[in-house]
Amino acid sequence: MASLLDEVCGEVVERRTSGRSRTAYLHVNFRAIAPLNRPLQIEARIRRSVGRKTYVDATIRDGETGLRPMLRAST
Ligand SMILES: CCCCCCCC(=O)SCCNC(=O)CCNC(=O)[C@H](O)C(C)(C)COP(=O)(O)OP(=O)(O)OC[C@H]1O[C@@H](n2cnc3c(N)ncnc32)[C@H](O)[C@@H]1OP(=O)(O)O
Repeated sequence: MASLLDEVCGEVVERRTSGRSRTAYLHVNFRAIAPLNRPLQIEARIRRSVGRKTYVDATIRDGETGLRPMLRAST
């Protein structure tokens, strides 16, 4: 799950900024158990950019219910 969040955050930064990027840190809150064999909904958005640093927030929700996030990440 954490790798998934890292990947999606990196993808958003790659698409929205010029040049290559690397994750400096990844903070993950595991707020609820993620279900198996169900679709997941993953969202990531850029919170702010300062110089060459980009801060990203991401969530994973149950893809069927879309209820409150099971995981939240910031990078
Ligand atoms: C399609 C795309 C998918 C992409 C998937 C993405 C998943 C990945 O990124 S996988 C790679 C995982 N990441 C890595 O391997 C990164 C390894 N680390 C590095 O390369 C370096 O440590 C790196 C680039 C993060 C920082 O290096 P460098 O720029 O030389 O550091 P430095 O000059 O000391 O710091 C620059 C700034 O970043 C800050 N900083 C550095 N490391 C961190 C950190 N871990 N946490 C918070 N801030 C940090 C510093 O405080 C400094 O801030 P300021 O400019 O305000 O003083």
